[in-house]
Amino acid sequence: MTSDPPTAPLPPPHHHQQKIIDCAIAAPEIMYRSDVTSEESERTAFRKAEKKYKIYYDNTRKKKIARAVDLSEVVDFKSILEKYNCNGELVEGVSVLKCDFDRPIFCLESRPGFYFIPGALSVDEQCEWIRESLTNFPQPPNRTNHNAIYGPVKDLFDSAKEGKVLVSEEKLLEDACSKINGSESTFQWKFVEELGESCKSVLASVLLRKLRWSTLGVQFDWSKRSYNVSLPHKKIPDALHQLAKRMAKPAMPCGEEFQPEAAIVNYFGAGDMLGGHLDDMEKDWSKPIVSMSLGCKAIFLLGGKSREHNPTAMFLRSGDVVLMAGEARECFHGVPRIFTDAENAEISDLESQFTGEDEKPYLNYVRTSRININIRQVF
Ligand SMILES: O=C(O)CCC(=O)C(=O)O
Ligand SMILES: [Fe+2]
Repeated sequence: MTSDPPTAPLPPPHHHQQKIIDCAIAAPEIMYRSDVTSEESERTAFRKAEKKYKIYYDNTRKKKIARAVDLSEVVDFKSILEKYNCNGELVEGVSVLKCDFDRPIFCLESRPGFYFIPGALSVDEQCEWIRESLTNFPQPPNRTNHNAIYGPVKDLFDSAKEGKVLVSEEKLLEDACSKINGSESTFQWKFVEELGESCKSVLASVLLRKLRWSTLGVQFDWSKRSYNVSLPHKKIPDALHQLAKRMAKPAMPCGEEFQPEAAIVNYFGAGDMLGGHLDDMEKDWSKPIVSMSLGCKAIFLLGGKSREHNPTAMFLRSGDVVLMAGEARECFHGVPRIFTDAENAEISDLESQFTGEDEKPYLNYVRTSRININIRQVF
């Protein structure tokens, strides 16, 4: 990462997510802490594109309405695929990768190492990864943005479903250290059915809405600015491991195998964005980052090796997979916008899967959210 880790006052010590309020009319957003002054950053082509696509609200007396944005320059790989399947035609600057993958993979001629696989995941697979992202992936020892404040938080999704509350209990620490220094108080957080006398509490449903990231496999440690193998962790789940290997294949150097060692799960709510950044903490950039989109449609910006390059904007829909390897790994990228309105979110396939009473919490979540799972080989 080229930027500093996010710092206080907000919880997530993740490599790239920090909520900031940009200006009065802008929605809260997730941004990289910029390594240039705000005046300078306004001037870069990347920042300009972010401003063009991010959500602004016009406030009417009754509700906030997202201001219209010109989407005519956003590359749409879904329609490119439809045309290609129909008559083999491609638009200028886009080519198809010749390989034995079971569906077309598109490349941008100006960005070697970037691959786009529209609709790579079936609706069933998408549902499965959404369920996993909400239930199992945020479970300890995997860390989330909530760790910094609450310590490990167990069963967040179920607790939200059951209307539970996270409360703190003040505990007196009586270890050797505190005996020397006088007893020290600390807080321990746990989910309960109802609010008792506890002085501090937060609804599980609020915490679920504020879930920004979870990390799988080898954990990234901001304080050391590197992956930290000594932090407790589980291996990437087998099914995700297999999927990432299969997806990575078309972007792998000849004869080599992708080793999925870490993954970051990003959770976007309405108005959230991911600022332009590079992922440069992994050792071997010839290996791809495998990035899967779930839930509401988004705009992805793929820039060049500096923020001065004008980025290409493209839609990311639920089920799309993007690979970034080689030169494309040196390119700034980000997500300035997710679409949570019924017309633009394009989640009707998901909605028709999450129909049962017990699936309602997933349906509610997905209607206003996007999840991105990106899988990396670290060493
Ligand atoms: O959300 C996305 O599609 C991109 C995520 C990303 O670039 C990252 O986590 O490094
Ligand atoms: Fe990234």
